[in-house]
Amino acid sequence: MTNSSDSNAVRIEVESLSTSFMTDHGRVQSVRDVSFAIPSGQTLALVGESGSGKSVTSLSLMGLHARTSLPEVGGRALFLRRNGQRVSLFDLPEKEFRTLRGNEMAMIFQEPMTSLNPLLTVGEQIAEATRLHLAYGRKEAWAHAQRMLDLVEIPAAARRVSEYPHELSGGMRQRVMIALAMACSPTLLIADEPTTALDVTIQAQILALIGRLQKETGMSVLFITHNLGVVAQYADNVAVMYAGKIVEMGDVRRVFAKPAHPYTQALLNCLPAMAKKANVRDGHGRLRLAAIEGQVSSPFNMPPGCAFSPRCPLADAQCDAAAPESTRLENQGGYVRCFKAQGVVA
Ligand SMILES: Nc1ncnc2c1ncn2[C@@H]1O[C@H](COP(=O)(O)OP(=O)(O)OP(=O)(O)O)[C@@H](O)[C@H]1O
Repeated sequence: MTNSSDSNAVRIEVESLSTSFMTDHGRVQSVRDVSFAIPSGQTLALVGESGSGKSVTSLSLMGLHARTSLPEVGGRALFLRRNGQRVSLFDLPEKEFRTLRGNEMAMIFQEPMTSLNPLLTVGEQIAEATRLHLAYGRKEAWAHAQRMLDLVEIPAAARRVSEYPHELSGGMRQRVMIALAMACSPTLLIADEPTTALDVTIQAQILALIGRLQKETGMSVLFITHNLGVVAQYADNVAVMYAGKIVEMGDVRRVFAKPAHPYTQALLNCLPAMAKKANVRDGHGRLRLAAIEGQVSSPFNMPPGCAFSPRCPLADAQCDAAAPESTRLENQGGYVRCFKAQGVVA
């Protein structure tokens, strides 16, 4: 049994996660063979274009898929509990999974209004969570709610605790959702595009807040974003998803300095800083941001080989014929799924 206070302990280890749903056109495989691990106190960023399977991955780990689309989740997710016990999430009885959720594992979403209850004050919502999970009494729970609002730097917390979500700005609502998620001191926080709906200054404040809370508590973070720009600053490792699979994973600095997969290279070329470095300009002398040509294949019409091959500048007959396995990168850590990548271990 591993001790959860061990700072090198792996908080969550995901092996070959696959998730499919039933749709009007038949069963669709949204996530395939996804594997990663997040050590205690570290952040893994999951990046990729819209529809690549980032949210499905996180909702699968939280056991939060709507039953209506008959989700089927395969593979394994081993979670290290606070008490040092390692549990297999998908094998847990629903009642035990529910105890973990909101307590040791918490999630924040892009749009707080979809997860906050408009009929309860923010204080009541946070207090309810701690009464349920930590068995706090009424008074203790209310005091804790106020403390949590202070912790997420909401000004005039003593007054705000009695306000309803609609009385707060978007940035303040996102802080409330973080307070709610942090109320039971989770050891794993899943943040699914937590700042996308906010303006740039507020985005930076919210990301800094999550970073501060992570330092103070030692929690692990799975940070989902389509914006590679914020990843460099906030994540230790990055996993790049394309069409339901992780196509490249590794240390953030290595991935930014030496992206091995042509898709990662294309994503990085879309960043303004990268465009500056490449110094490609249009006819008016303005920097030209690269855009990745073509579209992601429909999950109903996946090419037989590598899913990226129809858009890949390096693709040849081998890439069209077979899907590459995830292969370890030599001397630099990390993994890539590409026949053409440099430096893979044979
Ligand atoms: N409940 C569902 N039923 C059927 N298909 C689904 C369901 N949820 C997700 N999908 C499909 O799974 C694929 C992956 O979706 P997902 O939401 O994980 O993408 P994403 O990378 O998070 O995109 P975004 O950045 O837009 O949130 C998409 O093709 C989506 O339409």
